[in-house]
Amino acid sequence: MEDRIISANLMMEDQAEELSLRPRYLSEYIGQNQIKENLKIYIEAAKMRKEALDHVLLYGPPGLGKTTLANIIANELGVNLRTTSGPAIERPGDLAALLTNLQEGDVLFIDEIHRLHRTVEEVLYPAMEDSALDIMIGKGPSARSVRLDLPPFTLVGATTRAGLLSAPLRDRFGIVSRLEFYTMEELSYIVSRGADIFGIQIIGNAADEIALRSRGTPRIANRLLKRVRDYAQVRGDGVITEAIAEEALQMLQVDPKGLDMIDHKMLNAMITSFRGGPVGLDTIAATIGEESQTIEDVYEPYLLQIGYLQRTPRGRVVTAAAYTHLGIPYPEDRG
Ligand SMILES: Nc1ncnc2c1ncn2[C@@H]1O[C@H](COP(=O)(O)OP(=O)(O)OP(=O)(O)O)[C@@H](O)[C@H]1O
Ligand SMILES: [Mg+2]
Repeated sequence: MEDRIISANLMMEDQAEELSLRPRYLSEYIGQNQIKENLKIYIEAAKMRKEALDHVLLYGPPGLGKTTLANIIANELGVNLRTTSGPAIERPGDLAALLTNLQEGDVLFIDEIHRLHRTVEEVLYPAMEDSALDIMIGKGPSARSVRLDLPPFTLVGATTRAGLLSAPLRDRFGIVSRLEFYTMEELSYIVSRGADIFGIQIIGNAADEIALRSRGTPRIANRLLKRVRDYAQVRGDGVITEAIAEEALQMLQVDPKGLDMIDHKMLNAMITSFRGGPVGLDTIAATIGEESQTIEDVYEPYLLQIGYLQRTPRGRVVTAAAYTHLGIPYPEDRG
């Protein structure tokens, strides 16, 4: 899975470019208009009152811009950003150390917040609610709890799996935003912006060709752009034309809907072995030799989004649209 060109997950090769391509202010952040509009108001209000912004939870599939938004929030507020992640905070003391080092109004960004240890999570509750830290002093019968005041701060949590968040944690976020897949137009704009930053020319409908295959995901759009850029340099004169883009994308085995070999394998297996479903997630996973979790988090969201898969109580079903896309006749008895 890791070397899928259309994997939405962050890969080694993305890291350098993520820095240069990553928008730093709301005005550079394309799409997610509702979220942007809300944040703009909340941020401005917090600045006017000279208060910390309310805690923000960002959730949605990988590569849609959660980390980017966390950085933008700190930039727009004009405060420091401290970044950590759920699994990186091993003990309550680690979190206490992070919290006591914050300055007034700072943003603490916890990525993969659904993976926080329970004991660590409990330290967060009073911190989020009352800007306070409860620490235990001593052991046994003489142990007592002491409350320390923290500077007001903003917690930004990000997760691809909001469903795994405990209710008490979720309830402590005042602003909860779900990131959506991007439209074709937005992705095309992101591709053009990326080309600008790389200093390469992209002409005709080439940006649209790349956008079409990006699975609604900026990270994939940027990655495809880089591969097409390489192709344009070696096979052309560096300019990304529509023809160059098409050839390069074909070579990468990404079809015009952004599906790759693994999507094809999965849909084909469901059609040939299970008459298109319904079929359980674990069965699909076993059939194509992938983990259920990976299918659920990485492959499936986009297929559901474009209406190629449907979730039913009895399992996943391949839709007529997917049959059409694959060029397989839809069984007549399925209506
Ligand atoms: N709205 C946007 N406009 C332009 N580029 C964007 C936007 N959102 C994301 N990107 C680009 O996509 C890349 C991936 O975004 P980001 O790392 O924020 O995703 P993420 O949601 O945090 O993913 P993950 O779940 O894997 O942590 C960024 O480096 C940036 O270049
Ligand atoms: Mg991220």
